[in-house]
Amino acid sequence: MSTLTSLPQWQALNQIAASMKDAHMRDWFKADPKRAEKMQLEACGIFLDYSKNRVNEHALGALFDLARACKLDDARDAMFNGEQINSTEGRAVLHTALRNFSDSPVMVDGEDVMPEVRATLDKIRDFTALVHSGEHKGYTGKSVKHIVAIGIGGSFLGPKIMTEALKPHTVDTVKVHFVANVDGCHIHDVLTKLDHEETLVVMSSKSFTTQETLQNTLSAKAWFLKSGGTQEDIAKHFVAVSSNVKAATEFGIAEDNIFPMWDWVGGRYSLWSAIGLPISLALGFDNFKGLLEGAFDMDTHFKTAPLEQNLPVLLGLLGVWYRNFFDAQSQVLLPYYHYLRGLPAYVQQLDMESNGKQVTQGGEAVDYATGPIIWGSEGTNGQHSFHQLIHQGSGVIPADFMLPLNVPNQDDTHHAMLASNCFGQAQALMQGKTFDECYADLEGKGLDEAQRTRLAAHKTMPGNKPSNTLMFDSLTPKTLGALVAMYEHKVFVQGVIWNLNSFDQWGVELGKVLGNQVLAGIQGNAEEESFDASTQQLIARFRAANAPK
Ligand SMILES: O=P(O)(O)OC[C@H]1O[C@H](O)[C@H](O)[C@@H](O)[C@@H]1O
Repeated sequence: MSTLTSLPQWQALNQIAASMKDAHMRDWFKADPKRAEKMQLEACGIFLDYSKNRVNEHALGALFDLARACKLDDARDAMFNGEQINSTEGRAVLHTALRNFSDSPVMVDGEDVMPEVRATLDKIRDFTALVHSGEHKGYTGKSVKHIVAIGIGGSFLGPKIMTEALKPHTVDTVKVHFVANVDGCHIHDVLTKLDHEETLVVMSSKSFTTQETLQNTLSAKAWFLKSGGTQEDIAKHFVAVSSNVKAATEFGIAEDNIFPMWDWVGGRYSLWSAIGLPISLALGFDNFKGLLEGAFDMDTHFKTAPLEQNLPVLLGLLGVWYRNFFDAQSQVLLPYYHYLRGLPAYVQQLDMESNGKQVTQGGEAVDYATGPIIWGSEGTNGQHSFHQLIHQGSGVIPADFMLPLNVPNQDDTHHAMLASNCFGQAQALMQGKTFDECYADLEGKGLDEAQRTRLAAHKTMPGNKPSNTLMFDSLTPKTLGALVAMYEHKVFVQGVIWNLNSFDQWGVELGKVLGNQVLAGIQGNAEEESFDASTQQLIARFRAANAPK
């Protein structure tokens, strides 16, 4: 047994979970009219109703005991204090420094990183102002109208999804286009619509080694040169964000055009760094800063609120409860707000890349489940497709519903309908519909006893399906920053309980290495025999289809 599963607090949770397997939430709501009032929390503009969870005070108390036994407080302080908690890469984890609006220094290897962080924010502010005012001109004297933001993974999802979520705040002077995939269709589709004289390319790659981003930038450069620009004109049209300044300058980006970031910022935690430059260009610097301020508020809440009133702690522990004691394989995110539709994909990278791990910090195999599958999409669309499985499928899929109380440019009927669907789904998941209720509904429908019984069984909704409902006044930059930081810290909490390194991602490496070897095979630069028979066959078919005609 691992240290975690042998903890008395873990075993207590096992027993509590077993004792409440048959308990139904609808009975709890009937028995305690104050349940909803008691099980709510509000912080940083986010209201959480967690009453529709399969927990009582006893279970919650045991979960907080587990957090204490796993020394969550110490782990949290170690992160904020810049200790090298990313132990496999020997790095501190300090995305929180990027949004530190306090006067406190943040030390890495004995040096305060805050002056550099502030200088980079100033550089983002000034560059954004130059572009928006039209003072930053292309090589023919035209101002910038289009930004092509190239990056992938954390250098794409954060900027794209935050920009999309804050669409009502978009500036009208420039339009930002995001390109991630190495699939040439995407960059081709974007570039063909643009005038190179009015286009600025922002290339974002922390490592400056990512194949997709390098290739897309090369293609953008080739397009620029083919359209009439020269090598000397590149400096006016290409900027980069990277922690690898050497590689960026070698690639041809002028040193002045490089926005720095640091190895203590993980890719999936980097939107708060200069990786967020496209957000600032799309929405204005003040809105980008608003995101950071909201995240800072959530950091302060996470650091100071008691465990029992701490949003990320509570959400993280509920996740552990379902993953480890109810065998929940996945967690669904359901934003009921069109502009926030990208959030499930954002949290998917954040959570699955952080906690998709199979060994503990010490390198021992875990004997308990770790990170769940994260998925979801905007409501109400999912109600007409995958919600069926959440309602009547055989497993438990905890859901996070999200709803802004106010939305821009919408008439009241649409918004009321949206809200009613959100609340109605959470209610249906919780209460379900019993066999007897379904059987009674079928009275007088001309069915015999056997038909009625059979049909009632199909219509029965078990209910007892857990969900959280998160609401906020309206999705401002600050609220969004707080919401995203809340999920970051939730993932952190779970990583601490599971004793994982949530900050490396070795699992993506092998695919990258093999992908490059296969590319050599496809391009005829590698021995066929060096590949397994299946890969050989796939390469051969590809080469045959692409042979010169
Ligand atoms: O910013 P880059 O160095 O180009 O990395 C982009 C992305 O690629 C990697 O494969 C990682 O899995 C991601 O965490 C990272 O965000």
